[in-house]
Amino acid sequence: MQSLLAAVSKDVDRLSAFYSEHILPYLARKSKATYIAAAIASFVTYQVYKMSHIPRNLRHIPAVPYWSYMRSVFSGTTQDARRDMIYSVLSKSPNGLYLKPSRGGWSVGVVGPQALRTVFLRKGIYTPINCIALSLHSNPNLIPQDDYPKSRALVTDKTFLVAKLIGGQNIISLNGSPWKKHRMIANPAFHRHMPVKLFGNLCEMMMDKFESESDGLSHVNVPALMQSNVGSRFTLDVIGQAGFGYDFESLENPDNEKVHIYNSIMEGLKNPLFFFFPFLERHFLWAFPNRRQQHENCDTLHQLFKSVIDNKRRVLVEQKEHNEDPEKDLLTLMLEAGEDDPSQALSVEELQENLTIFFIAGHDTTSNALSFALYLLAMNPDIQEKARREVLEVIGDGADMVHPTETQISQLKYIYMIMKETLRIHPPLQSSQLRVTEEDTELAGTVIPKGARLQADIFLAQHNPAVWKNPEEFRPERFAPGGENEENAKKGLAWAPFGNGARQCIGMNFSLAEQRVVLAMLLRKFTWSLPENSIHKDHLIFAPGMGLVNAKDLYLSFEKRF
Ligand code: HEM
Repeated sequence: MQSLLAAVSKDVDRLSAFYSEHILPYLARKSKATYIAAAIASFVTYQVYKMSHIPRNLRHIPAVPYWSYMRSVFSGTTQDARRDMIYSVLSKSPNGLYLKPSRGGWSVGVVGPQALRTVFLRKGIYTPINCIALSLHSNPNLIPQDDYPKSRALVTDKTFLVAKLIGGQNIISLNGSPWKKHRMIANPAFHRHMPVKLFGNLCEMMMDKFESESDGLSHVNVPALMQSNVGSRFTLDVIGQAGFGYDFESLENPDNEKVHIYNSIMEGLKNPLFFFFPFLERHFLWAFPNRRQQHENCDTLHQLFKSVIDNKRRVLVEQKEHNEDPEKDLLTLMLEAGEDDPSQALSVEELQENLTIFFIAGHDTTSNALSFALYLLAMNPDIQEKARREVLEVIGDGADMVHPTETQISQLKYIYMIMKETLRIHPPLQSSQLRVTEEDTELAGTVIPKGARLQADIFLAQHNPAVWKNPEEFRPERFAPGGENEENAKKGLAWAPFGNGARQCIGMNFSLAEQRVVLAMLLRKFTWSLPENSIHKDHLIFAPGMGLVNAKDLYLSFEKRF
């Protein structure tokens, strides 16, 4: 993350250097170029002003102070540090709505449980002020639209890195019936037996690598197992093999070019400069060589996915020739869509975009979740021991390597509670994708004008002291039957690490099964703790950046049980 901070400050330095080297001299010379430089300067100033300025129709919603918020972002502090600032604003907002600076403007942060449920569920409990919305919904000939569809502004304009990477024709970006088509095609791959054998095999391989790459494990401090290193390589190989029938070989080969390319793009996406001021990327990309390189890396990654698709087509033809009929993985389902009904076929562009989505959504989220669980178990040895007892009861003890079965992982009830509590305290995605209102609406008693952007604040909702008792305390029992979580469900939506409603994470069960296998295998083989000198002694410290959160330099000390 140091490199991200360095990149941001390099970009800011570059901008100010550019201003003083090119713009100021021109201003002094009063030539034709003077006017161009002045125009650029005014344009940049105007854009920043526009972004800091709260639109008139949103001013009734309490807002975080723009400059303090931005100072906090650019000084490298994390969401944790901004939490107090936001909760102080939320104290003036009984329904848990507030305004925050967001990509290229302001958006409404949704924290309150009632409002959160409304935003995620297709038909909310709010009343559309404009009755056109109601009449549309009651007309059976019209396809029901999401009340809060995803904002497409950022995924369709490919001058932005995020749009270039993700695109607008895929399961995560589309709305309405085009989205439904993609979801229906992918659904069967996630609603059947989970590939626990594959999880077990790769987890064993990961543990071997973990040992060999860290010179043995006894009392050795090693980088957080799951994060950005071996764990991320493990989850990447899982999604490659389970989803696409393709081996990225990232466990085998850590210096894999694909992994480097991917990491460089992810670093680019976390850069707050381009996140908050997208006009820089649209109009001044030429001034940021690092960013241009990330755009080029995106093209390389897409080429890789095209070759994965071509390879799969070849394999499918061969299988047909040999009358083989193996279980269809996600990519096979996407390639075969439309065989009976051509209107359901996916274009090459759609295929490649979906592959990118599953590649991104399918691995770092899970490896970070596992990393956070390992940290919380290191901090709470009694809970770790209780979890281990459950594993040993279900799978048995011994020095041999055992891969849990699907039935066994379904019996790991306490581990399941630990995972849910981990995802409450440290949701890998701190907020949802942006939504946009298509009509004037009322959300939990607040008027939201047409065109406003909203974002479910998953992290804040799951730490809301008005909803959760001692929210910073790690207590898996909250998720026991009849526990606090069930009580909270009566208030609305209080736990949503995977979102909710029709757009809920399609990979939720896949990820939860994967996490259960890994935790069970690790608990059986190791005990672990936080090293004496850890920076995370009081609480987990996050690396700065937008979107997907990573713990900063997290090391854990593992010891073999046998
Ligand atoms: C701990 C792991 C994971 C977390 C915390 C997570 C979180 C989320 C969240 C919060 C959303 C909803 C976003 C929104 O509504 O704005 C989402 C959607 C999605 N996730 Fe996950 N995810 C995880 C794992 C996975 C995996 C393993 C896959 C695929 C293999 C996946 C694929 C997707 C897809 C395709 C969507 C979009 C679904 C749609 O719009 O229909 N995710 N995820």
